[in-house]
Amino acid sequence: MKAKKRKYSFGAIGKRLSHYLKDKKHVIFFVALALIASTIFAIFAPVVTKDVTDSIADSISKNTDIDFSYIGQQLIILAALYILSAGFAYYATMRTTYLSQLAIKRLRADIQEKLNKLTLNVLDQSERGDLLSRVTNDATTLSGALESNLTQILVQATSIIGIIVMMLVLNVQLSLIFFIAIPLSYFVMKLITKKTQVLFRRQQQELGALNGLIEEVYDGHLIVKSFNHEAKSAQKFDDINQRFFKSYLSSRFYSGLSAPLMKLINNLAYIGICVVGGIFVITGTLTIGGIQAFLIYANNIASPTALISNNLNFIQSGAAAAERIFEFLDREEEQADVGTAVLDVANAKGSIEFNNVEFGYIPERTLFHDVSLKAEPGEILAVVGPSGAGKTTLVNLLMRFYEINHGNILLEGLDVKELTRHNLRSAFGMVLQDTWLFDGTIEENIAYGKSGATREDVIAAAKKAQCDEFIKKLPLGYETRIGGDFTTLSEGECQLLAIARTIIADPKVLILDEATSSVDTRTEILITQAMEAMMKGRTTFIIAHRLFTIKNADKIIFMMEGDIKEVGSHAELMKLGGLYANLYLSASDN
Ligand SMILES: Nc1ncnc2c1ncn2[C@@H]1O[C@H](COP(=O)(O)OP(=O)(O)OP(=O)(O)O)[C@@H](O)[C@H]1O
Repeated sequence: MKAKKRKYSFGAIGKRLSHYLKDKKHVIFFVALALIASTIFAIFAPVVTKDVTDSIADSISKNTDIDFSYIGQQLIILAALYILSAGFAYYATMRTTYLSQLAIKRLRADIQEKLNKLTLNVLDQSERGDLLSRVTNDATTLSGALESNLTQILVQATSIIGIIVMMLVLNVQLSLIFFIAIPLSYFVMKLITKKTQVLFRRQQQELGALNGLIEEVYDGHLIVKSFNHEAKSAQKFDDINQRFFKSYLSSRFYSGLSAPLMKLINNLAYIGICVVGGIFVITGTLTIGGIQAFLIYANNIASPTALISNNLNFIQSGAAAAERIFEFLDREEEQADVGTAVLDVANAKGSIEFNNVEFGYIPERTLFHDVSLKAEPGEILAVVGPSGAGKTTLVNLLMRFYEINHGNILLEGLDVKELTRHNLRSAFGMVLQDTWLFDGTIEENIAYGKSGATREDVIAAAKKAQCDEFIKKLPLGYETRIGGDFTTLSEGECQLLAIARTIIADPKVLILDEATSSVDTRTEILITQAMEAMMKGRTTFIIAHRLFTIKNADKIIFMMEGDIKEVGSHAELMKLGGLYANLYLSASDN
């Protein structure tokens, strides 16, 4: 996998992140003050030790008594300076942690909101694992980078500035020797950063791919096993795992170079100072305390520089993560609801019209050219046709999961575009082939269809959906946990629960995707009865597979290549002797 070049600079990432802390400028201001205060207190400490050393050296050279009371006083000042510096540094660290976690919390909220706003087209075209990796891993990486590493960098950067100022005050010539090291360090760091930026990005990409594969194999573990593809999946996993391992190691190889190189450059500068400083002391241009203080500064500057270069690696992986999150946040969103019409869902009858609808999932390929269709309230419409004919698309458009290009779709005489999606979708109930049940009790799963549903509502819906009987036989009855890791129900039972969940919602229009998988005869009878109870008095679109359902529908809509080819009752279409009649006859023969 080739890593793309960065789209966002550090500055752009910082700017976008700072947007999340717009209302916390005062906290940022106090953090900056605390950092400066902590640095000032810390960098004055060597000045105090300088005075102590000079005082002792003076006494020795003049053969006078050492002034212990002065030294004691200075040592108390020294302790106070260190305590104050540590106190302010602690405050700054705590507040930076607060700020970075707040920014991440807000960013996560944006990510969550974005997930609900993404167009289905974007979701269809995204790899789920990669998407989830952006939401989870990348957010965590960024959070770690911001919290510990950014704080460290801020603390260390301010102390570097402070130390440089103090060095200049102490001795300009010695400072110049030391400062030669700075552009050198900068150059080395820049070289390493350039290399590692790309590597860190690749590392996050490989992690996303790894998660994608784990998710894919976990979701489809039955299929993987049934096709004996375990070995192939394991091989694919090994390949990606190996690539992740390699990209991790190579990013760490380069990033690991930076700290020792910085230290080496610093040590060389340190030697230079010792030599030249020694000459200055001998010639009397610098006191012993002065050179001691200077060496403390030179030593002190080495550790923040190494820390910064170390932390920069984490900041870089944080930047790569931030970039992936921003890419996600910039993806296409559903058009905002602009319509002002309101559907009175409670009193709606369920009439539907498609008028000259044109639609394509991708601009280059129109699927529906000119689809028109009318459903009267309470009618059952069986949508049939070969695979890929556009049956699912028809119901997707009805619920406005995708936007049409031309024409209109009316529900109760109102253009679905003029309604809010929430208002529109509250008129619909869906039972799909893949029954989705969440991790919770049976009662919670049925009650999901109606907010504020009582136990009585749940039992009434379960009775209509023919599932009360089997639920009562379970040791924990309605309290039985299902979904997630607890799924112990049969496929047929899950379908019955999904029907109960739709019945409780009492929708005006039903969309049923008839299951193709076979269940035992008794369950099939139960499902048929439950479906019939559910369809009573509601306009129903069934993507039908069973001849029994199709024959009993009020209207059959025969679709092919994105167009409605025939519409009519079973008897009418048989009489017509067209495409439907052919399909029916060949299916009956089989
Ligand atoms: N999200 C999508 N993005 C792009 N093309 C799509 C998308 N969903 C479906 N299609 C294409 O649109 C066409 C119609 O698909 P649709 O799912 O509506 O058919 P269908 O009649 O329901 O088929 P099946 O009986 O196999 O479920 C197919 O060619 C399909 O490949």
